[in-house]
Amino acid sequence: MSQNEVPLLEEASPSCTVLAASSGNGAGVAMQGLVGRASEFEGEEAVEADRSTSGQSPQPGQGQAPLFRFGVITDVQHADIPDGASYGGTPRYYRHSLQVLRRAVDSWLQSEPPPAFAVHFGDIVDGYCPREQSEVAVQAVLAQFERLPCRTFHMLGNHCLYNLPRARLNQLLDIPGDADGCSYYSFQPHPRFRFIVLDGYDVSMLGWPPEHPKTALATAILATHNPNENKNSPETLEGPSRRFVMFGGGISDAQLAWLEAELDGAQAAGQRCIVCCHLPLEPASTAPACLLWNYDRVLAVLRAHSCVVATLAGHAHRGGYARDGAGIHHRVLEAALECPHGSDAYGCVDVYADRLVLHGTGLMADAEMAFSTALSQPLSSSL
Ligand SMILES: Nc1ccn([C@@H]2O[C@H](COP(=O)(O)OP(=O)(O)OC[C@H](O)CO)[C@@H](O)[C@H]2O)c(=O)n1
Repeated sequence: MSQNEVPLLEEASPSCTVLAASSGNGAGVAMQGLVGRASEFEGEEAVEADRSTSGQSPQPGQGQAPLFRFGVITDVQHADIPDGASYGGTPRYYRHSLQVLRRAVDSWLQSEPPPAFAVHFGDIVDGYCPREQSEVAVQAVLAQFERLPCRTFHMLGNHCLYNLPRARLNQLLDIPGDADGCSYYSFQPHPRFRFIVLDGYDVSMLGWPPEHPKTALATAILATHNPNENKNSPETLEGPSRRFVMFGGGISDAQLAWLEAELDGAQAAGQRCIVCCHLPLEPASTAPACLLWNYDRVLAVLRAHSCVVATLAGHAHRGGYARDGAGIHHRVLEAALECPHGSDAYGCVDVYADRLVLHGTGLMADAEMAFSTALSQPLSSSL
């Protein structure tokens, strides 16, 4: 077993491994198409937004045990500080979010079947957490996940990067990043399913040293697309162009090539893929300011692979859902941080051969996301 392969499940998934990405050292970093070509991002593709999801007729999976179950929660964004609010005035409950997680773990511990793993979709700590208390805040969150007998998979969010260095985050969150500090990887919890975790802040003004080529590239992208003095502000930007804010980020050409190779591998192995990213990927599923900078390029790659069944994201705090023209489900999950005292937002996803069923608790809405069991040709690779 290589250092990038970590066993996850002994019985249920003999082939379960965690595979880290391997990319370059950051020199000559590339991200095609985002500097100096603003106009190409203005055309939004038509997508089918369907909150009722697609499973209307009696389904083969119903009444059967799932192949496996996993727990989901996002944007715990914990800090040991009094309640506050977002920039736009939405209340945020920095201490209570830890209680939401505690109740999530309690419920997963009682769940039958038990979750094979849990996923936190990023922003483990809030940017208002005093820097010197950041590790304590992260450890408090991790202590809850450590009550589970299974592994938790993490990804980086903007608030993680406000508080702690990339390398330290990768260490604390057990993210198998590459030598450059990138944080994308995949894992296979079942022989028929591959999870691909993207690093949405691969190209970003957050988390890289000022002299890093990725900082330079991100600075150029924002200079090209966001005329505001405060680069965190999407003011004056319209539609999907609102995504060009400093609290967003994008995926380098190297990560995109890795994603393509992962999907090729999954397709060849007859596996279904679920793509996870802190930043949402589908415009119809979220507020435009929350989108990944180069979501369009990522979607083109996903839609060219019929093995992709769903994307799951956090960051927007409000839940969202859309099914695109290629049949991929896109679910943005509700944040633990914005649950008023005593309320919850977490869930568990049952995975069947032909569907994902999200059982939400509290503010996290249920979802049923059906897909064909046949690995067909993609509907289109250029939607
Ligand atoms: N118009 C804005 C919006 C935000 N900011 C500043 O940007 C930083 C990040 O914002 P924040 O809302 O905390 O980011 P989250 O990841 O928690 O949430 C993402 C979506 O906004 C959820 O809807 C922060 O410093 C804000 O003050 C800004 O300057 N101008």
